[in-house]
Amino acid sequence: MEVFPSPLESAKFIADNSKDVSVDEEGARRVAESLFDKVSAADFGLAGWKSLHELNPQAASEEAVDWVFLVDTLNFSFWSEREEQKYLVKYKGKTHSGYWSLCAAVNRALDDGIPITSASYFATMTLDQVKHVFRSDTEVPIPLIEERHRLLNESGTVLLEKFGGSFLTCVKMSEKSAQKLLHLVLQNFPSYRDEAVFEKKKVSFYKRAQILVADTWSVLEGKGDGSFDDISSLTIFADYRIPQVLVHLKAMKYSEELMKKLREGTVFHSGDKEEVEIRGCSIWCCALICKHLLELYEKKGQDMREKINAVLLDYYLWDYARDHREEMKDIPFHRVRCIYY
Ligand SMILES: Nc1nc2c(c(CN[C@H]3C=C[C@H](O)[C@@H]3O)cn2[C@@H]2O[C@H](COP(=O)(O)O)[C@@H](O)[C@H]2O)c(=O)[nH]1
Repeated sequence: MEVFPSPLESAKFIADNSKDVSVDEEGARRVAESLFDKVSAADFGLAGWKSLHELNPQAASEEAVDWVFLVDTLNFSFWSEREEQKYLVKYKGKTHSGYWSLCAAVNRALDDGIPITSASYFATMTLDQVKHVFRSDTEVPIPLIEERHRLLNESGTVLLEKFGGSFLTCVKMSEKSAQKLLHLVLQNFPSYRDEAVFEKKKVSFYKRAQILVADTWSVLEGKGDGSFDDISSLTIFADYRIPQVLVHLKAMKYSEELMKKLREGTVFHSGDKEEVEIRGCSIWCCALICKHLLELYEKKGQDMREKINAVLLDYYLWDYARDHREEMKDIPFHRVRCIYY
C-alpha cells in the first residue's frame, strides 16, 4: 500500500500553502477560551457518545462494535441539493436527517429482524435489499445508493475473509493502539483510503478511518480492547460540517472568491484544490484549538491530556453544528458527492 503523510502532517502542509482558506490563530485561541469551562463537563467526555445520542448503541458488546463498523462504512454524503427536499427516516416516532437518518435506518432494519450489521449478511446483500433497508420517508432517496451497495459487499467480504466476520477481531489485533487500528483499516478496507495530491505532494485525511477508530473507542467506553493509549494521535474528522462551524466561530476564513463559489452551491470534486484546502485547514485549525486549550489548563496547573483531544473536540463541534443550524445558515458547506465523508 502506498505510504501517505499522516493527516496531521498533511494538514500542516496544506495550511502553510493554502490560498483560499486561512486558519485564524487568534480566532482559534478565542474558540479555545470559549470552550474552557465546557471541556470539564461530563458530556464533553467519552460518555457523551452514548448519553447524548439515543441512536448510538448503549452496549459495549461485539454486536455494538459491528454496528459501529457498518455505520462508519456508510458514513458519508448525506447533504441534499435543496434543503427542503432531503432524505429522511422516521424511527420510533422521530424523523431523522443527515447522518442520523443512516443510524435510524440501521436500527429500523435490526428491529425488523434484518441482520444488517452482520458481515455474513451485508457481504452478499443485493441492491434491492440495500434500497429496502435504507428506504426514505420522503421522495428523496439516500444519496450514492449504488456506491453504498458496493461498499457493503466489499467490506463485508474482507471482514469475513480476514477477520472472521467480526470487526472486534480487527480491534483486538491492534493491541490497544489507535494508530495500529487505523493502519489495519487502511490496509484492508480500500474505501477508507481518503487521500489526495496538493501542490504535487501526497496528502491524507482518513476521515472515515479515523472516525471508525474514534467511534470504536467510544462504544467500548475507552476500556478493555478499546483502551487506546494513543487516542490523542487522531485528528478531527474532515467532513462538511466541521469547516462550516469553524468559519462560523471565526477560527477559519474563506477568500471572497471561494465564498462566492460556495454560496452558488458549486459542486466540487474529491481532490479539488478548494476542497483539499478546506479539509486540511480544518484539521490544522482544530489541532491549534486543542493546543491552546491544553495550554490554558496547564497555566492553571492542570494536565487535561486525558480529557482534551481532537476526537472529543470534534464530537463537540459536530454536535454544536447540528444544534446551531439556524445561526449557521449563512455559512455555506462545501459540496462534494463522494464516499469519503
Ligand atoms: N467530523 C465529524 N463528522 C461527522 C460526525 C458524524 C456522526 N458522529 C456522531 C456520532 C457520535 C458522535 O457523538 C457524533 O455525534 C457524522 N459526520 C459527518 O457529518 C456529515 C453529516 O452531517 P449532517 O448532514 O449534518 O448529518 C457527513 O460528512 C458525516 O460523515 C462526527 O462526529 N464528526
